[in-house]
Amino acid sequence: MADLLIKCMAVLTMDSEGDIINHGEIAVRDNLIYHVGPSGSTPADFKPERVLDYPRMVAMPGLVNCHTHAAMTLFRGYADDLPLMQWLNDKIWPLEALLIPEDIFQGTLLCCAEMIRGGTTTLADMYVEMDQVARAVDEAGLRAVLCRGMIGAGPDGESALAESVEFIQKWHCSAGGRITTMLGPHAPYTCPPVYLKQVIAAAKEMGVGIHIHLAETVDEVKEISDQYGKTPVALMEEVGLFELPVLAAHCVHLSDTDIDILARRQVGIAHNPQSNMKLASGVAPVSRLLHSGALVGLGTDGAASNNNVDMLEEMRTAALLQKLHTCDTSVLPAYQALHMATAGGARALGMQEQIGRLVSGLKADIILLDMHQPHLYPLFDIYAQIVYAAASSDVHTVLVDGRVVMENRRILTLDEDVVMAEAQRCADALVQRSNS
Ligand SMILES: N[C@@H](CCSC[C@H]1O[C@@H](n2cnc3c(=O)[nH]cnc32)[C@H](O)[C@@H]1O)C(=O)O
Ligand SMILES: [Zn+2]
Repeated sequence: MADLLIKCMAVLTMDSEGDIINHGEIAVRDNLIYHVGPSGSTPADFKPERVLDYPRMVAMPGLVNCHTHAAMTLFRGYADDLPLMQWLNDKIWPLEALLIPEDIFQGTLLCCAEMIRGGTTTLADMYVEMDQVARAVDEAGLRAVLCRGMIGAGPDGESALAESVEFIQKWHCSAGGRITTMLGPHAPYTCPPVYLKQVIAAAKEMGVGIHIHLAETVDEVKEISDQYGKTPVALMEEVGLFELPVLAAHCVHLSDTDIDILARRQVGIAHNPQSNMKLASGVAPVSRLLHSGALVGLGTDGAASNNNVDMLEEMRTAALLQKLHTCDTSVLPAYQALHMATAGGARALGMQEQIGRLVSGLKADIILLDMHQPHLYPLFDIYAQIVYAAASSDVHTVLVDGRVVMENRRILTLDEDVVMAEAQRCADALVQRSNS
């Protein structure tokens, strides 16, 4: 890949709060960040083949979406305003049973297009037909941590695990390293301890982590407590799940002991405020988790419970919701919210040495935000401006793994018109199948 130099108004490295480089530049060599510093500081032997000279833009790390079901963009607006178990049992799962591989591929491509437009460069996805998801992610040029979601209770548990193992063998560290994999037991209420123990053994053998939904609703906590006499988090601790790197989505309903366990075990937590609000699941104790030293990243969850995958919006929601919920304006200030969507998310995925910050040696996953717009003037505090005022449509240019995947709001890896038309076609045919 060509050596590239990005020159901009400011670089937010997200390495620390004070690390804003005004009139900064980033040298990109192959898929890595070669140098970051003030204008003119790049070593003279670096001869870029291209210079992206954008004096009105801010460069920052690509956003990390820690919990998605990408292909669920196909269900956007199909079933709204229902509680979680009713939404899953009556609407989503019956429709998912009719999905064909082509639907998953097209739905994921649609999601990838939306993500690129919104500045997301990495997603942690749990779904089915993961070969299709991986193909789509590869084609879009994004980075992803993928797992096949497994429902362990019932007849399909064994085959789901076998499929997962096959998927990991085929795709782990593929697409030039952009795709890695995990095992994805869906949740404590769909995966009993005996099944989780099998999953844990397989994960240890293959050297991969676990992605799970955890402590999402009051109903889940009640069901698990009635059945096992402990909280979902305590049950996972007892089963041995946290001996592995774990990415736990939601973590809304937690006891003080649960918070201690999650922090001590350095579990990656994917906070999904909009999904939690829309499904009326509750408010995750994010500021308490962060205080305890827990690793919290941000996610959108699927587009059927959000209903978009807009990480800038999610960031703002996260900050506002914590303030409202705790009646404390000081919690989750702008920098911390932005950190959760970048470096913090990378840490939650165990990828802090690869992505999430703009420092030399890390992967060149970089976004440029166009600050020259009425809603972004005047400029006092860049973090506050991005978290509280910016929109995903301000994302101008996106690099993933050193490759420009969007420039001047044109996606270079996908034909968006075709992607949208195919998604509509698949969604229409799917709903037709469900009605016949
Ligand atoms: N149903 C799949 C396995 C799970 S994939 C991930 C699952 O999570 C579901 N899902 C999406 N959002 C949520 C959520 O917020 N909580 C729990 N499950 C969810 C989603 O619909 C999908 O079924 C099978 O056939 O084997
Ligand atoms: Zn989910």
